[in-house]
Amino acid sequence: MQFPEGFVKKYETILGDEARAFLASFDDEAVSAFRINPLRESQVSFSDAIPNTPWGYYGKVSGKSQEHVTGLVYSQEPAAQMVAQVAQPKPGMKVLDLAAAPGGKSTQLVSYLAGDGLLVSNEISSKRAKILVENMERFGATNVVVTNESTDRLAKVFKGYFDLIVLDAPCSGEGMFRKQPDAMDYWSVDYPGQCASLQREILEDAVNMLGEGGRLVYSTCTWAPEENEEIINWLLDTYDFELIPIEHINGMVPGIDLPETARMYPHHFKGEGQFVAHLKFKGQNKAGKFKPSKSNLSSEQISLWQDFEKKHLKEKLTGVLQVFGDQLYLLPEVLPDIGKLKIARNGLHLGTFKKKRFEPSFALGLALKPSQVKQGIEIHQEDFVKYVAGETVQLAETLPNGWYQVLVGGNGLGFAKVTGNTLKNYFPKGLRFKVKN
Ligand SMILES: C[S@@+](CC[C@H](N)C(=O)[O-])C[C@H]1O[C@@H](n2cnc3c(N)ncnc32)[C@H](O)[C@@H]1O
Repeated sequence: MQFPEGFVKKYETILGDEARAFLASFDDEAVSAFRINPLRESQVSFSDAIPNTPWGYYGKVSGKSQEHVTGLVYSQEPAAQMVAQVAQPKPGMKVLDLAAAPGGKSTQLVSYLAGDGLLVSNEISSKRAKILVENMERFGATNVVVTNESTDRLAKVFKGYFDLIVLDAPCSGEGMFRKQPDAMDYWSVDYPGQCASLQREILEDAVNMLGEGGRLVYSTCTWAPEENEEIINWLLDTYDFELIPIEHINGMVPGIDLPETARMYPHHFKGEGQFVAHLKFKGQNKAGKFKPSKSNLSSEQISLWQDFEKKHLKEKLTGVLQVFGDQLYLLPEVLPDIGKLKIARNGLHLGTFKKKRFEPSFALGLALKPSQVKQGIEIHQEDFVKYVAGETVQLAETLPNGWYQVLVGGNGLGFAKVTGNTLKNYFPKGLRFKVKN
């Protein structure tokens, strides 16, 4: 591999005798892996588990497979999986993923929250925020709000609010060189220092949003000390934090002069590059005033939703119902009013009010467990291929007309209408694809 000028020298200085093994590791293939989604009712057994992880496996899953399309798996290389594993929120917590797209850490954080509590998943780029929404929906996340904000605007609304903040910071990306060699085009000797200034700015906002006793998990996918240990030392010097030691599993090594933090190098750890630090906030932030979110449905909309709920769901969904135009959303109950923020996903999209009727969304049919829904239709691989390509599916029998949850491998893939023995196609146009035989 042809490294940028200055990179080899830098790591020879940092790693000494180990530099040769480190640089040689770039000739090996990048390590592929995925996580299973523990919130899916129907599971598949995979082999080659990543040791010491609850949900990680080595290997590749096709983006066109049933497992991917129904959100049973999320592709993520092993080192990146360590960040949310260090954070490990408990159900009920209020969590912020401050730089979240495309959603690797966020999907793992909601796996820990298990539908209880709140994840605010934020992404500054609107293009990337759309991808984040798509990934959170596919994963079936219910208690997640996706914001598309700068961190300073977010900090004005969420002062002293969160129990846990994860900042997977924009960085010089050295740890991605093997997977995406074009990441090297941006690199120069000065680049890590420039990234560090941005990281400090973002962290100032992050600190403002921590509640009493809150935790901060800081990570990068680079080995540059300027963006890692130097940032953590700056945090410790500037604010009232203490480091929580990270257990060095699977070949992680201690950070430079900060043994509580963790570095992942490909010649020690089977994965790409990563740095993680775990901190507890001992300072105090005056919490902002939080008004609860309010429902804004008309009585007609309430009864249309309740009719749908009674007819199709086995249990009532909890949360705050809100409409935006004709779109109905379910917000997590703990979420305060965040009306001033740019929102990319206002909680779980339940569906659309159309003249005197309610049509359930694709996201709802992905999020609900089949055991929560009264009627579902399982389709097998041959019909799955037709369905994701946008075709209707002929059923073996005639069923009562109405909405059914489409089931693939025992997990939901949206809702669709049946008329007679035809399952109409409700797979979103923008997501359709063809599977080659
Ligand atoms: C390392 S990536 C996040 C990856 C993500 N956490 C995941 O696991 O899928 C860093 C993110 O920071 C965002 N970003 C860039 N500049 C930013 C800024 N000034 N403030 C906040 N986020 C920024 C990028 O758009 C990018 O999505």
